Amino acid sequence: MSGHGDPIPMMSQRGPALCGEAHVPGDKSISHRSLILGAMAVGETMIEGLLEGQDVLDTAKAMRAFGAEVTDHGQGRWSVHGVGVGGFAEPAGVIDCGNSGTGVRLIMGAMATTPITVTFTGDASLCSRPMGRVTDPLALFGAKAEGREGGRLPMTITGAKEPMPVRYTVPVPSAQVKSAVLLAGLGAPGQTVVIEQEATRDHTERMLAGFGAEITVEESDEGRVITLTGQPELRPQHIVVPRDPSSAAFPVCAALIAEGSDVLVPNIGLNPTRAGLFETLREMGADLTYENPREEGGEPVADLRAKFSPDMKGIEVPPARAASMIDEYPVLSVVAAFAQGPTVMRGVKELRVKESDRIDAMAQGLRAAGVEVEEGEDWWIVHGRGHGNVPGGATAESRLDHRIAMSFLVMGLATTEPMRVDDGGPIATSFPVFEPLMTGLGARVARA
Ligand SMILES: O=C(O)C1=C[C@@H](OP(=O)(O)O)[C@@H](O)[C@H](O)C1
Ligand SMILES: C=C(OP(=O)(O)O)C(=O)O
Repeated sequence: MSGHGDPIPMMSQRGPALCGEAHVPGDKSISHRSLILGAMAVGETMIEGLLEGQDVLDTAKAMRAFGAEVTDHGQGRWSVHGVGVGGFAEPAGVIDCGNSGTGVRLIMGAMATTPITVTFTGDASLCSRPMGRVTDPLALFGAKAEGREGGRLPMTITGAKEPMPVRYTVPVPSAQVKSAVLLAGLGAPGQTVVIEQEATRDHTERMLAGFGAEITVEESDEGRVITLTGQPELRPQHIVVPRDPSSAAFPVCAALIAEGSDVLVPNIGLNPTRAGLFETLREMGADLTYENPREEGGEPVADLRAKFSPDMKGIEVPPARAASMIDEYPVLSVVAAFAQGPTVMRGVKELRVKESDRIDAMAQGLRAAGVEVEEGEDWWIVHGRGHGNVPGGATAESRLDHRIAMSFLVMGLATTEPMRVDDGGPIATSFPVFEPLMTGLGARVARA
């Protein structure tokens, strides 16, 4: 089982207004998919702006273990020489996906219709997350999985020798499950159909079309019906990875709560399946604008300008929006603490099976910092105290969860007393330049 080395305690405190430009790294979801689909194409895919976070580096390493040639050309430029659909070789060792749910679940899908046997593992966080949601549909293709009780890693999967195409309705709103089934469908003859009742991020569908697969999406009474024709020859692509809205969330939210701030976060992908946080913040009264809106590589993109917003109000976040901001609830709960009145978040059970139980991790840290939080299995309410009234002065546990660590460090920029996190190490999984980027804006964030 992999680990993260020694804990890196960190702290943050109030200081000068944040100002300047925050150039956040490439999108994590799109970076994983670029490497995996690049490895399944025939020929050389070029990727620009790849996120060089640990999660994505672990996926790059895995693609090499399956026989693809993956080369780092420096400054975010990478190439992948793919082996074609069905061309994965059996890796010599265990595939260690570290902290990454996206990495392990998508790779399981990508190998499940090739007759090879692969053992997967990860860190303590990943080994506690449910994998049955992926191995159940992969079994319908003919893949066999053996793991720990409850469908946990480490787990060994033997891919189907004669895969069957599948029709599958995803039982939880999960882009990882949807994507695993679609990637497995690439190796099966005929049409694989995936139905999702709630729309989740659609990067896999968009990218499969870009690589030349035959894929259609229809809205029906059942939900979004995605039909993929298997066994295509995928054509290599030139991919420019947009900047990650989930990383942009941190400097944006910091600027909203830190007195006097005015921060520009340029070139952020605003795919509607990802942009729910920004919509929510605007409904709360945040001074957040989209400048220079445009299309790039088929995706809506804008420069986000966030200014200090002392008069935000708590709102009820529409549950239908949950999938489009699922990774942003931790940092939203921090902003909610500085708003007036309650922010109600419902339909968010999935937060309990991320890198940590994110409702519990945030509720405990917020309470320790003087903020009242109520919670149930699939909902929570943060009772905002208003700007200038949030005590802080607590040490929060990051629980091997990058988003928890970054959220509490953002919080400390506006609490009366500093905030500390016991381990900032996990931040490197998704946002390795978080600390210099934030200090570059003037934020007092440091190793403690
Ligand atoms: O497909 C993806 O790239 C992701 C899907 C989401 O997970 P679920 O599919 O578990 O909702 C999200 O939380 C994760 O950070 C990235
Ligand atoms: C949930 C996340 O990632 P993953 O599921 O890939 O570990 C995340 O980045 O917030």
